[in-house]
Amino acid sequence: MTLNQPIQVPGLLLNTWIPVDDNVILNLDTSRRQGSSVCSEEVPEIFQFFVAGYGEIFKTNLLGCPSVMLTTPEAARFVLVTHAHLFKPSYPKCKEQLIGPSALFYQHGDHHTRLRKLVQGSLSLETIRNLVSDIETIAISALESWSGGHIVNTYKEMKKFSFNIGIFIIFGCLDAKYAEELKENYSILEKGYNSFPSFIPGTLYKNAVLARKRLSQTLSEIICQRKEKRLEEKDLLGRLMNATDEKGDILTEDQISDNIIGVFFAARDTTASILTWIFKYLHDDPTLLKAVKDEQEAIYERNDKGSRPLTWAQTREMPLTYKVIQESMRMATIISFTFREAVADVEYQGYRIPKGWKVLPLFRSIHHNPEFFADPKKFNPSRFEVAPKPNTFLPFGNGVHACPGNELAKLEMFIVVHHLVTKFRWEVVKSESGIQNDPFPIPQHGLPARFWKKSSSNNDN
Ligand code: HEM
Repeated sequence: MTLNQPIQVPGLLLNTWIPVDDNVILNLDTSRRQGSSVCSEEVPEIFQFFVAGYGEIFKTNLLGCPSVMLTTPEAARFVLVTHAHLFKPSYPKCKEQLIGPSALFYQHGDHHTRLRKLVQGSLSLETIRNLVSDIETIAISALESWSGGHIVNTYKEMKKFSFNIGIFIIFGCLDAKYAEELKENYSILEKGYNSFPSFIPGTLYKNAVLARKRLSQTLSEIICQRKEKRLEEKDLLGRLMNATDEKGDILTEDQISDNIIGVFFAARDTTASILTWIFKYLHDDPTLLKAVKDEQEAIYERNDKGSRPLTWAQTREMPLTYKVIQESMRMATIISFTFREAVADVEYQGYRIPKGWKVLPLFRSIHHNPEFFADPKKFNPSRFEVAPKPNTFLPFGNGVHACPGNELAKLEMFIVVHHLVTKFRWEVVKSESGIQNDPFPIPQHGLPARFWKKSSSNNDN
C-alpha cells in the first residue's frame, strides 16, 4: 500500500488520495450492522481517528466502492448545497428495493424537486402548527401506556409513538385494522433491512421482501377506499394521490407506496432514537432536569395545571428544552453521514472526484470537532446560546435533500418532553454508558426504564 504518493492525472497535478486499508473499512462497516455494539466513545473516535490520520478529505473503499470522506463544513456544503446537482443520492440496491425505488430520498434533479414539494406540503410549519393537540393526544396516550412501574424499553416504545405520528401525518384517521397490518409488516421489513440480501425462504431479507409486498397490498386497499369514497384529504396520502405533473399525469400506486414507506423509514427510528437520548441525557443530569422541569411547569401552570392543551405558541417558548434537543442531536448524531455519488467528474479544492465515486459528508466528524464545539464529548446545552457557525450543525442535513420532517420531529420532542417532566416520574433501570447500533446509535439496551404518573396533588417530585 502506498501512502502519500502524489498521483498524476492528465492535465492536473492533484493532492494525494490516501488509501485506507481494508481493516479500517471493515471496522466502519461493522459498527453500522444491526445488533453490533460499540462503546459510547467509539463511534466518534472512529471518525476522529480518520480525520487525525488522513486529513479533512480522504479516499477509502467501502464494500468495493471507491469513496471520498469529507469532514469539513465547507466540503459538506459543496456537496449538499452549492454543487448538489453534481451528486446524486446513492444507496445499496438491496435496501432501495425494500423501501421502494421511487421514495423521495433516492431521487435527483427535477423529479426530486416536484416530489419534494408534495411531501414538504404535509410537513410544513403551516400544516403542523394545526396538529399540536393531535400530537399531544398521541404523546399522552403513549406515556400513560408505560406508566405503572413496569420496565419498558424506551426506544421500542418511542418507535411505536413515532410510527403512530407517521400514520397520523400520512393518513389522518386510519382504520385500526389497516394500522395494525402496517405496523406488523413494517416491523418484519425493518428486521430484514440490515440483513444479508438473500432470497432463500425463511431468511430475514426474504421475509422483509414479502412483508414489503403485503405493505403495498394494504396501501393499495386504503387508496382504493379513498377513491371510492371520493375523499380529498390534505394529508400526505391525499397530496400524493391528487398530484399531477405538467403533462397532467398522476403518480402510480407504486410511486405512492414507495413514498409512504419512505416517510415511515425516514421518520420513525430517527425521531425515536433522539427522544431516547433526550430521556437519557436528562436522567443523567438532575440539575439540568430540574431546570427543564421549571421551564415546563411554568407552562403547565399557565394551562391550569395541564387542563388546557399546549398551544403552538407555547411550543415556541421553550428555550432551555430547545437547547437540550439541539445538544442531544449534536452529541448523538444519529445520522453519522450521508451517501452521494458523483454524476460527473468533479474538482474540489484541487482534488478530482471521478464520476461514479461515492462521496460521504461525515456529520459526526463535524459535530465532534473541538474547533466548532469546544469539549465536544461533554453534554452542554448552553453551548447553543450562541448559534453554531454556518454548516457546522447538520442534524437534519443540508441543501436539496435536507430533512423536510425537521419541524415535525422537533414538535414531537417538545410535546413529549413537556408531558414527561410535568406529569411523570421515571427511573432508568441500570443506567449504562455506551451506544448500541440498531442501526441508529441508541443508549444500551434501548434504555430500559420505569415510569409512574404523578398524582395531581403530588406534582413536585
Ligand atoms: C430527529 C429526527 C430526524 C432526523 C435526525 C432526520 C434527519 C434527516 C437527514 C440528515 C436527512 C437528509 C439525508 C441526506 O441528505 O441524505 C433527512 C431526510 C429526510 N427526512 Fe428526516 N430526520 C428526522 C425526522 C424525520 C421525520 C419526522 C420525517 C417525516 C415525517 C422525515 C422525513 C425525511 C424525508 C422524506 C427525507 C428525504 C428528503 C429528500 O431526499 O429530499 N424525517 N432526514
